[in-house]
Amino acid sequence: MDKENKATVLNILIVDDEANIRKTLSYCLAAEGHMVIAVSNPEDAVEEARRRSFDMAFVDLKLGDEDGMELIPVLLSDSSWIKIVVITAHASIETAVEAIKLGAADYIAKPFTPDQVKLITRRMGKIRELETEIVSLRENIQQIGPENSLVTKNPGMQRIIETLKKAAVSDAIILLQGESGTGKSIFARAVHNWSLRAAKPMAVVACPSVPSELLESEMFGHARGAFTGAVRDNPGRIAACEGGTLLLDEIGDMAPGVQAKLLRFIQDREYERLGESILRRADVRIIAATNADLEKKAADGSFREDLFYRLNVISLTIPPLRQRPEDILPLAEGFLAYFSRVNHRMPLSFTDQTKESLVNHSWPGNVRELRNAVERAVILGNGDKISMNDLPGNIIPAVKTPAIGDKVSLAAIEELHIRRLMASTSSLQEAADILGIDQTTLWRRRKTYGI
Ligand SMILES: Nc1ncnc2c1ncn2[C@@H]1O[C@H](COP(=O)(O)OP(=O)(O)OP(=O)(O)O)[C@@H](O)[C@H]1O
Repeated sequence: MDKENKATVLNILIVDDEANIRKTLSYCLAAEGHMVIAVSNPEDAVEEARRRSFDMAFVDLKLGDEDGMELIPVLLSDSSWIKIVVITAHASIETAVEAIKLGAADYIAKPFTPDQVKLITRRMGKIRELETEIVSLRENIQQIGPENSLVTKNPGMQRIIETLKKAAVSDAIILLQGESGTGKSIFARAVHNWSLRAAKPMAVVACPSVPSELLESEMFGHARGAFTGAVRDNPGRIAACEGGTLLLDEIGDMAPGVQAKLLRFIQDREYERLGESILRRADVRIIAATNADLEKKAADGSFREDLFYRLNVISLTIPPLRQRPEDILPLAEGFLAYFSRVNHRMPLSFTDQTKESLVNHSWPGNVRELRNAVERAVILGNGDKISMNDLPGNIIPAVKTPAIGDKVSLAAIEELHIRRLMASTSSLQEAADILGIDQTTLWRRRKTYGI
């Protein structure tokens, strides 16, 4: 089946008191690859809807003595995204209109054919797909900026990217550690995009930016009246990214109460909204990021040890920019091209001295600092070259580089030679070959000079 005609796999709830209809509908929908749960009464329907996240529901309006119409607002208040198709025995326009006024998406009249069911389900699937895409695009809009460059010449970074690509296709939790500004959220997004969940939404919850009660409500949702100001139900980010990925940024700062709830969610995939005691389930992949030493925090008791072990399945540390100097210029050139474009400037370039100073700077704020420095230079600079005057004052002009025969130590010449060579070669092996040494010796020299 080509991509256009391929039906989105949906979680579908069937509510009908007639066993025959439940069986036929289940058979027809399962044959299309959907996940189906069928129940015979409103009580079981509510119970199921609270335990799982459904994309769509077929609801019979006559459920024995009970009225399926009353189920519509209840299902919608739990899952505002659910597409409800009501089943009416005799196609009556009045009841269909009433159901749609209550929020149903469509109706189907008994007796119906499998083709009618397939058609309506595909249409609902398309709408769910578009809605999911909108959520993802909204998240992406906040990220709009220079193209993220995941191309790196640094062997350590190359290994990290390889590991992330392999891990992406599993559902394993990934813990990204590293100094602030190293690009942890960029890598988390890349993992989501490489994963089988890429078509589902990704959400980000920044743990330190909100107080503990709000963080709990943001993640797990709340019931109306759960706290002052909770004027309506909120399904929470976990429910909103069902089937997708949730990035928990700065997890080291998460309050202990929220840590306990997260641990339970990781273990059982179950959670409760704030101010409610209904157990809910969700299928969400967790990526956690932190610039704190989580192991140390777990050891000194400021982070739950059991949660740390749960998170520490695939743990990677993104190296600071100063430990991957070969990436500085390619990243800077990428930012320069982007900011020249968005600021309507002619294509700009760096002077040789600027390039050298960029490579020599220690970048305590990592890629974020580099990006900000280049943006500032593009806005403030004149002419078609970015000079030292356009860079922030803490970036020291590179001193005149030593030349062969100058009164300098051999080490100074060696360090400079290795740095330059590494910036212009595409692999460690190539650099080692040109230098006429093996990779281990090159590694030792890099360690000595902090390259
Ligand atoms: N490989 C990259 N390519 C392009 N931009 C990058 C790259 N890595 C990081 N950046 C940019 O650097 C900035 C910081 O990145 P990001 O927010 O991912 O870092 P972080 O490690 O999550 O930081 P923090 O710990 O402060 O949340 C962002 O503006 C991001 O766009």
